[in-house]
Amino acid sequence: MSAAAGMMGPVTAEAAGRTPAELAPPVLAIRDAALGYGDRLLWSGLTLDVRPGQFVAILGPNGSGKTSLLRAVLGTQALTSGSIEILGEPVRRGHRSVGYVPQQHLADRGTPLRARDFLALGIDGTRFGLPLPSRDRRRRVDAMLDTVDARAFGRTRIGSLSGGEQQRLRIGQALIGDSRLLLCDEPLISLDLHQQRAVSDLIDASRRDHDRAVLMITHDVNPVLDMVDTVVYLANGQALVGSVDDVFTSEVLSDLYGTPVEVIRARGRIIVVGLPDHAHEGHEHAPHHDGADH
Ligand SMILES: Nc1ncnc2c1ncn2[C@@H]1O[C@H](COP(=O)(O)OP(=O)(O)OP(=O)(O)O)[C@@H](O)[C@H]1O
Repeated sequence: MSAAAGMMGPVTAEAAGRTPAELAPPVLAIRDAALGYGDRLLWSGLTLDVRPGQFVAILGPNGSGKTSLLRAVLGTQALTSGSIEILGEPVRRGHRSVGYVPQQHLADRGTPLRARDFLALGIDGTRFGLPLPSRDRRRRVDAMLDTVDARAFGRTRIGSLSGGEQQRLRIGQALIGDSRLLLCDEPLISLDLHQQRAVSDLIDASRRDHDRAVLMITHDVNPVLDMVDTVVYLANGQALVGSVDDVFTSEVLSDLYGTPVEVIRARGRIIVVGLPDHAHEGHEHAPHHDGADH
């Protein structure tokens, strides 16, 4: 199979022998999409269906257009060509069925918002119409504080919380609404291993228990290997779509990068060796012979 030949196309639920729930119409349908800025094309040829409960990992080197893809799905960035539909409607900004966990950045230390008020913004903060009655609202916030293990700091100002604590709240804010599609931009970055596990388990539970579809940009596929249905790999102007086994082969990645790349599987992990210098971001990679990581 050739990466240059384009792509493995949308992985259909039927082909993967999925359950009836997963045979539902796609939450997200991307058709022959391309995205660039001015004369610079970041990627093209992206066609993807994402159904309820499916988990899609977006990978690729720095600057390959991963965040731009999420922005296109959020409706804040226009495609150069192609189309995106969410629940059968053309994408638009502020869709209430879309939850978003932005790239991690620490809240200002002086931010006066308390953790529980930050979570509550996910319920009605950006919505029109009547807010939920305050008792229901309080109940939902309490339940989400428990889910993200944040009850102990519910009344603390978010600016004085650690990066990991803030990240759990960000995910709680995205999960507390009724979203059908969750977009996460590197939610595991700068978290310790224990927190990485906790955050990925939370996201996994939300798709299993609530049939949410998840699109996650991740720096390394390994922490989410057991959740991923589909990989979108952006590199060299191309958009490769397939299962982990389809995409992570020496042949496919060598073809994509136009240079020999070796994919090694060791102790259940995927290690990519020989990536071009500019493309190291996005993978666990083997150490140099001098022992240093490249
Ligand atoms: N609004 C914009 N106008 C022009 N160029 C942009 C704009 N937004 C992003 N870019 C450029 O497009 C390229 C892709 O950016 P993007 O943030 O989508 O990449 P990425 O794959 O998410 O990168 P990283 O892994 O570093 O987060 C970058 O070179 C970036 O500078």
